[in-house]
Amino acid sequence: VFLRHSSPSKAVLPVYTRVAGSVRSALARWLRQPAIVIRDRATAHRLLVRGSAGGAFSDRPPSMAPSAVLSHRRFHNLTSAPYGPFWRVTRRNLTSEVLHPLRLHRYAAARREALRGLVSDLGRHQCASDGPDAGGPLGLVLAAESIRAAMFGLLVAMCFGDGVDPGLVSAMADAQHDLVQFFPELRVFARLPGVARLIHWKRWGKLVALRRRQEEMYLPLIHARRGRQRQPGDEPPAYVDTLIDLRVPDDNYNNGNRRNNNTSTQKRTRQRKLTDGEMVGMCSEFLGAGTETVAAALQWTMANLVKRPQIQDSLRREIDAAVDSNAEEVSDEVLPKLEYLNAVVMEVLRLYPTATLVLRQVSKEDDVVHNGRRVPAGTNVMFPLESLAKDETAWDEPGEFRPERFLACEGGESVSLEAAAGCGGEVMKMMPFGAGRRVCPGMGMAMLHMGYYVANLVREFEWKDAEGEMAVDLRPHFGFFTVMKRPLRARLVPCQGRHTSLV
Ligand code: HEM
Repeated sequence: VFLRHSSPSKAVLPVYTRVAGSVRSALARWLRQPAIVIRDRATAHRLLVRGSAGGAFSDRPPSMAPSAVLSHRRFHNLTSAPYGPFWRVTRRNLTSEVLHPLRLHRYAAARREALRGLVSDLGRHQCASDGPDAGGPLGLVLAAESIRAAMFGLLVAMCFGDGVDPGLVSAMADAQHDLVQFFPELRVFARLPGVARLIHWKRWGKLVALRRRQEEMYLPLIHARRGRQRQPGDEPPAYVDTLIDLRVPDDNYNNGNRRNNNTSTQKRTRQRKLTDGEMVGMCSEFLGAGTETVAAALQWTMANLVKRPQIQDSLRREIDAAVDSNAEEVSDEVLPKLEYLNAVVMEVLRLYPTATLVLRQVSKEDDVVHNGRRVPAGTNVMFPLESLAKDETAWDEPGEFRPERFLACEGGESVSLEAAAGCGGEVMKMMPFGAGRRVCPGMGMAMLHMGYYVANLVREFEWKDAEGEMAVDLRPHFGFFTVMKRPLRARLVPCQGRHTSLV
């Protein structure tokens, strides 16, 4: 900054330019991290799940996630935590409690409540746009906002329990959305965070204010849960309850003891409770990861069904054949029988992966070999999910939307997402939820939520396209998440004989 803004005399200008140039390029070299990009799924499978890295390829580059930045790299959530004891304990807590596939049925009432809200919201907007003063095209509804609000409300119930005030839920949704929109600007804090805080002090101030807003909303809810008497057979545990009970390794104490080389205490690791900062970071992660991704994937699904009415009709026929016409909803138990629904969801996840990139950083312990050469520690490795999904060695006509490719009865293949998690020894054909030890722990819940809401939304309404400028546009916007460039709008026509006991 000094070199650029001072005004040296003409005599020293050439020397100044050379010095400034070499300082700049030395800085750039130091700041630039070596990086490689992997675009084929066989290499991705080998590096992330088995092969040369032995599945231990488990660290991400220094995170720019708000929790990591704000905690001065003390990592207040699991996405940004380095592979190690804290990550292991917090991840096990999430996967063995709230997200465990066999425990997800406990939140069926919350899912149904969110569905009721969503259907009545869509119905209300559809009626309003049909009204005499509406002025807009007939029945055209901005579905994107209703879907996002419903998903957020559901995740709040799973995180903090029932009964959070609806006004507070909507303020929390706004705050979360503002934070996610702000993610790309946090890139500057990934390296040299101390210096970056001084240079980008306005951004830093905004980030601190956003987190303070979250703390003001989350902490009273957390404290209320802490003070509550829990009874066996109560409502299902909220995520916060599991965090309140959790004990994590106390690294400050344990590392200190190890340094003192005290053999009697070496084996003893002290445990501690989570701090308020960590609790807020983890709740924010749960709400953000569980809402933005699923809401985006639901929009991609409904948008493709709008553009492909035959696929939508086939799906509705499959659902109507499996569900009694008087049933209030397509329930969780019916979903595994709906093969075509599963094929549609899989095709959306393949062709429109909502996470843009999977990132890893080679750590010292990893012995990574790529194309016969060792990859040095510190190298960033990127797996762009969109290119992996279009790998021609895995799929015929990979750019086409064809759910039938997942139907065994149509000569399609049974593709398991579990291969990416390292189970079953199968070939990994797609990895929309990432792969290896850091694979998304919310995969089971995301698949359940997608199946449940797509099935019910197709059963309640016919989803039709608008004309002209308002027509559904399938172009993506690549940001932190890959979302629809223009949020989903569609004409909704209530299905014959429904409308419904849900509303
Ligand atoms: C369609 C929905 C979803 C998609 C496409 C998705 C995708 C991903 C991807 C690609 C990763 C990175 C994995 C890797 O690095 O290998 C990830 C990580 C993560 N996801 Fe998801 N996700 C979804 C839903 C959810 C849900 C519902 C939750 C929980 C409420 C969740 C929580 C997380 C967490 C905590 C991580 C970090 C895991 C770790 O670092 O160990 N996700 N997700």
